[in-house]
Amino acid sequence: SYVNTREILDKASKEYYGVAAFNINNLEFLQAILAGAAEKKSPAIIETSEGAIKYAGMGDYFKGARIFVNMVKEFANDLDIPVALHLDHGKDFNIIMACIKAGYSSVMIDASHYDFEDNLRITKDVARIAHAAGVSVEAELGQLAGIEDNVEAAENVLVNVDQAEKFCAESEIDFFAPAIGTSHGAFKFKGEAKLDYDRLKKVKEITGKPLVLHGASSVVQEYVKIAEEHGADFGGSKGVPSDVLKETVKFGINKVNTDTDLRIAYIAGLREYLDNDSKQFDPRKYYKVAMDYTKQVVMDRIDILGSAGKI
Ligand SMILES: O=C(COP(=O)(O)O)NO
Ligand SMILES: [Ca+2]
Ligand code: NA
Ligand SMILES: [Zn+2]
Repeated sequence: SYVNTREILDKASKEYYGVAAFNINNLEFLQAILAGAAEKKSPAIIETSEGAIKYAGMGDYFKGARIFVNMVKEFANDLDIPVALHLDHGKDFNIIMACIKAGYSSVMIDASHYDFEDNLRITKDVARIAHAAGVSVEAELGQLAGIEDNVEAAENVLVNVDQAEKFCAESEIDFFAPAIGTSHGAFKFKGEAKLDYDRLKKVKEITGKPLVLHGASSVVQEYVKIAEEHGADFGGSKGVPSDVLKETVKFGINKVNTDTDLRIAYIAGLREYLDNDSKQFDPRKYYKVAMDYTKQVVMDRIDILGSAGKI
């Protein structure tokens, strides 16, 4: 069934498990994610960036938002697991409004690159409008190094715990993303993967909100290797190890944003297939291994985060 994201995350927060939020840009990733979540009897959060919405709508983001809502609802209505659709890293007010209008379950207003007061003001505005339409809201404090869709952050800015208390109390958001040392993409750490668990524990205690971990992909080396055996160059790639991920769930992370892991599994399967079958030109065939590997990563993430059977 198609549900509000808050429903999935309030339960996860109460029972201290994680639910992956998987990014999609097309039909094939959606099919692989829902197949894996259904097999694991796990809730599923599907999320799209602003770029994905423009991509699907060929520049028309109202159309793109409706395409994703209709695709997800078509599948969700026939599934026994709860499925939500979320706007990831919403920055453009027009796109946030388009998603609310189209029927997204939730939207992220990411104003974390503004100063605290502006972030709080913008977030309160979006929360008021989203809640009037029954849509739940995510917001962020702190910054992840690297590129966030269309905003370049120089280096990591970890969440300030006192600011988090005021932000969550006054903004009326439903779930909250504290930056604790991760970054987006496949090259997250130079050395050891170190996250600020102490800050995370404090934020959980003080806010009591479902929490979101951005930049949470593990960059699974099994698939990096397959991709590299077939021509990819992902040298130096490093993600959040699964034992570190489990620690963050133990300390209160509930929504675990996963984009890069699916991209690597998919390209590994696609490269492997194309190297092995020079005669194939049916996309339903040459995407098959890519979708199987992506489904496998989805199921492995669900096992690591503990959301299997939580429906
Ligand atoms: O935070 C993410 C995804 O992060 P990854 O690049 O680690 O998959 N989306 O908002
Ligand atoms: Ca941000
Ligand atoms: Na998000
Ligand atoms: Zn993110």
